[in-house]
Amino acid sequence: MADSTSKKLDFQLYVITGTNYHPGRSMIDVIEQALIGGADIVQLRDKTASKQDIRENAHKLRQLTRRYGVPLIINDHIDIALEAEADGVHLGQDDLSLAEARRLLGPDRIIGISTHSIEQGLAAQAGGADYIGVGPVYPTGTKPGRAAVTTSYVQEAAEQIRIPFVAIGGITLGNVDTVIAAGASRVCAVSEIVGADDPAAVCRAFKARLHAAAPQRSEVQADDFAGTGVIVNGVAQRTTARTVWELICQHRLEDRRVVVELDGEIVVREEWSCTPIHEGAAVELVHFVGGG
Ligand SMILES: Cc1ncc(COP(=O)(O)OP(=O)(O)O)c(N)n1
Ligand SMILES: Cc1nc(C(=O)O)sc1CCOP(=O)(O)O
Ligand SMILES: [Mg+2]
Repeated sequence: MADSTSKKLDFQLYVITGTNYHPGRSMIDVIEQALIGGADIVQLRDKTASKQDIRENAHKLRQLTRRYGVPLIINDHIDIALEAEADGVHLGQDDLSLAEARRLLGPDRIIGISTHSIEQGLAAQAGGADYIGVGPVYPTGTKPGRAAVTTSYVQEAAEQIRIPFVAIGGITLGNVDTVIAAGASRVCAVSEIVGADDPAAVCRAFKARLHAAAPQRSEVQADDFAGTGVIVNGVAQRTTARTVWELICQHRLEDRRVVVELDGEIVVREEWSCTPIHEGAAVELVHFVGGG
């Protein structure tokens, strides 16, 4: 079955596969780098591969995303999503209808819908979408020929949409602050992440920007989740952080030199994003002030 907690849709950074952007590197390695950097949700999107190859990649990504406790969404193919036990599907305006997709997938799986105007966004929300894509915010080579909706639609979505919405299309580290300023608290990227030499570093940078804009999101998240009881540097507290990396972000230490000890064991930086925070965890966050 799909992972039971996935419907919480507690994400800030959404990464989509794009194998044409990383010739010579395996899709699984690149996406694992994105997960190490803090990507919160992964979509398998492949518009050119055979259905059999997409199916095989879906199974591989299912194993990988499970290891990181991150939801997996399949673009376009409901049958593959069901077979690979993905958490949901993403559908566009010209794909299968939302109503039919819901009938096939049932109430528990995630359905995301692409929207390109506030009318489409409100319709998807009324139709029972779990999240919507808002884009393309900027022109993008990943979806050539599609007119940009600009940050005006991001602003409208922030004002009127009550389900999670994710800004997508041409989003880079160079413009993400503008997208966030327009009202996005979730962003999605393909080329900027999977085409990077260091996808983990790019994801970390995206997460730092998203967190800086909305730190309260990580501190007070789902209404039904009071947080995990932990002891940080000797102080008992509750945290919504699911991983060491999220805890570091909540303590605003993402740009600092930090050594992390969890239950007496050092956690190396490469493992921060995939090391879960458990109830009763004793965490020491030692950061170095100044040079030398
Ligand atoms: C998160 C997200 N938003 C939008 C899309 C685009 O979906 P669609 O319009 O169906 O186009 P294709 O991706 O199928 O080319 C998406 N995949 N994900
Ligand atoms: C797949 C997709 N859908 C979009 C939409 O607006 O519906 S924009 C897009 C491509 C996003 O890729 P990049 O981050 O490389 O621009
Ligand atoms: Mg589609």
